[in-house]
Amino acid sequence: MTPTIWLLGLSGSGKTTLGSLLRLYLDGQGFDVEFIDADTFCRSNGLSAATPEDRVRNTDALRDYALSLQAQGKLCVVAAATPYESMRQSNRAMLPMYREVWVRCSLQTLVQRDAKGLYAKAERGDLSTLDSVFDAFDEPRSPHSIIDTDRYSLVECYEQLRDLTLDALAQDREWADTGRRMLPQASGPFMNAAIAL
Ligand SMILES: Nc1ncnc2c1ncn2[C@@H]1O[C@H](COP(=O)(O)OS(=O)(=O)O)[C@@H](OP(=O)(O)O)[C@H]1O
Ligand SMILES: Nc1ncnc2c1ncn2[C@@H]1O[C@H](COP(=O)(O)OP(=O)(O)O)[C@@H](O)[C@H]1O
Repeated sequence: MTPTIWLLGLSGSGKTTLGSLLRLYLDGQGFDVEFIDADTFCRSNGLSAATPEDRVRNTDALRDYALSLQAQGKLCVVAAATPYESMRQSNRAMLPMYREVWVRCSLQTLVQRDAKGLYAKAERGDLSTLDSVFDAFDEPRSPHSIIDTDRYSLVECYEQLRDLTLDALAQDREWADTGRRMLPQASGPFMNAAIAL
């Protein structure tokens, strides 16, 4: 079973940038990797993200999609705000080898960066939904990792993400090896009983 690397955080924190770089790296290493960006996923499936209910539905759909790709043996990298802790709990319960990465950035830096102009729009009163400005963003309670994009350079953040992904892949391999070692030998009473079934 391959891991799913789930990048969550506020708009503009760096999920898409870091997720795209990770995808490029994994692709170059020969992994069968799929990058799912919530923004693109919602647009191409005609999903709006106007209400909290919409966002729960969108995250459910993203998780289902990641699960279906994982079942095909793909390594999924997901970038989605995932603002509520309940969404993350569902991820933990339903996605095998789920690795939650909080792409953390202060609101002050987000307002300075404002690559999409969303924070300026909110300030002008031209936008009425924005996590941590108008809408709730629950502080992640138990992420596997945190990447502080307002503290480290883009290259450093990318390296942190790459390394934690390689750790997750190593754990996956360890699990596979241990699992194989623990499999019954193709003889003996256990195997005979299994064959008889
Ligand atoms: N309330 C609120 N706060 C912040 N951003 C918002 C919001 N509603 C919609 N958007 C925009 O929709 C993009 C996808 O949102 P999400 O990543 O949260 O996905 S989801 O629709 O909730 O599943 C999201 O993409 P990113 O900017 O990449 O985070 C935003 O551009
Ligand atoms: N350390 C960093 N890590 C990631 N992105 C950074 C960093 N420093 C600056 N940025 C910039 O912040 C912006 C993040 O945008 P984006 O990746 O679209 O965020 P999100 O997908 O979370 O909305 C990009 O313009 C990126 O170049």
